[in-house]
Amino acid sequence: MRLEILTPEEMGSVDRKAVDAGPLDGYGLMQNAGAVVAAAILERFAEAEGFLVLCGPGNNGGDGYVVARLLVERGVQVRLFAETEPAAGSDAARARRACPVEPKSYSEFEPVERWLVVDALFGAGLSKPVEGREAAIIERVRTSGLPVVSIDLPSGVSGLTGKPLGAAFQADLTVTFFRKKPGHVLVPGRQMCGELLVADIGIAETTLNRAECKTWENHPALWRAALPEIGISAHKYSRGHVAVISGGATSTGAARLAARGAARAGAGAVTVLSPANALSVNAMHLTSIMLRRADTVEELEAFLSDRGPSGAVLGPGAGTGERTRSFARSLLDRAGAAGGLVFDADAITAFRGDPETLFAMIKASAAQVVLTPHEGEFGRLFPGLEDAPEVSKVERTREAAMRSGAAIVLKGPDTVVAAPDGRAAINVNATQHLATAGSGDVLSGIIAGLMAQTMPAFEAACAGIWLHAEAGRVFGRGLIAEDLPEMLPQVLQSQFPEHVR
Ligand SMILES: NC(=O)C1=CN([C@@H]2O[C@H](COP(=O)(O)OP(=O)(O)OC[C@H]3O[C@@H](n4cnc5c(N)ncnc54)[C@H](OP(=O)(O)O)[C@@H]3O)[C@@H](O)[C@H]2O)[C@H](O)CC1
Ligand SMILES: [K+]
Repeated sequence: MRLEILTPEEMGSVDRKAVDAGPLDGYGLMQNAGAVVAAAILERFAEAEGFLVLCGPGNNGGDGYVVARLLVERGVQVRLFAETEPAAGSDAARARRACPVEPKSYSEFEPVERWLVVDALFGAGLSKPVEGREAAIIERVRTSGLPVVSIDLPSGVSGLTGKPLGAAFQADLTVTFFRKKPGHVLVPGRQMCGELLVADIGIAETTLNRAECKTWENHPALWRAALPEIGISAHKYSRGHVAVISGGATSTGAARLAARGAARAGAGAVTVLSPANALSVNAMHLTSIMLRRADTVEELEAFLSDRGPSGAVLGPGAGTGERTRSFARSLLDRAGAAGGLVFDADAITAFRGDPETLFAMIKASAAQVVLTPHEGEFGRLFPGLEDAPEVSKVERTREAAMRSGAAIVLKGPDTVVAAPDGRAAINVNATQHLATAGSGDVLSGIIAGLMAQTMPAFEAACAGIWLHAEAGRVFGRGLIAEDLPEMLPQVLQSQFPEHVR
């Protein structure tokens, strides 16, 4: 599977390496790019009665001239609109000369019913907000309702961030080349692409140095090999033991959701550590999951010494006060070399005034740590890395992982997972039904459940995100958080049959 995601800059360097290696030069790649786009258009939009091709000044426009020529050669009607001549001597200028259709200016653009728009204004080279005449034409196309096929990217969408820079097309189909770019998978770019086709244009696979790739689309192929195997001689503790810290009497549900997630993710034993005032409410709702009192650090540490859990979840419903901070310190201090810790929700917010202390403890700890913030929590822990129009979610998450020493799961419709060593994965199987109370608590339990079975932090986070999203996707409408753990057996058994021996 081709899961690598290349920034526009990385793609440019692959492009140059491909041209250096030959046999295709830049013009040859452009011919192939135009050919795959024209073929995709003719296959998917056979009923279109004509084509309005919009060409920008760079090589994206160059691809557009090739598409226009190939469509004319197929005997269909084509009108072409361009405002700026490509730079003299460029591949785009050569493609422009080879195109038999004389361009009209943008001001002459008129939508035609049952025709299709080919968007070749800007691709990887988008360098500033789309305004003025290009923005006007994008608006005219939008109001016309005509279908749009975008070459490489919907013009106006940044290939790096997936965010629109000024006006941008909403495409029905986007054809990109060789590999996806972050802008195709991060939102809102992902939705603005419409259907996405990744086409081969003759760049050899060997052009890509896979060892240098640090960003992938999250998919089981990325972590399947690291999924825990259950041997026939397994016993409950050898399958991993997860401790989940519960909040007080009126906020215990979150811990139980996390506990259930950990158990369904395969941990052989799960213990909820509860304040004394919440023991009876927890006891009433737990059956296979164990329960133990822990109001104080001493009680927590006694449990850690007695039972040596291999994973823990701190944060869901835990409160943002000193108990949570001191439990975090203790877990980081006492966790054995194989310990996997997930700090979520309140365990993140509890350190908002002093994130550097948390990061220093994480870096000094033998534990593997995963932090699972949503955007609000992320902002509290990583000042200066908040969302901004020209910044990529991948780079923000990567920077946060390096700063903190933990694997970071920055949640959202395009959850990004990053490791301190620079690896990052963008998740794409989420569903809107996951936006429900308690969903994040289950996720933290699933990740801890996988880490407790010795799955490394980055892989466990990627697997946890994917399984959680898949459970939500399969369940669909009407989902509440309690349903997520209960969907995991079906997802695991259908996707990973070899792991249920
Ligand atoms: N292997 C491949 O992926 C191949 C890709 N091809 C195609 O090439 C483009 C990238 O081409 P490039 O020339 O680098 O860039 P663009 O065509 O996207 O745009 C650059 C020109 O557009 C101007 N620009 C950028 N943003 C704006 C804006 N908002 N308003 C007005 N003008 C804008 C930019 O101007 P500068 O001032 O920044 O210089 C340039 O003039 C890639 O996307 C593919 O479609 C190859 O054809 C085949 C191989
Ligand atoms: K485009």
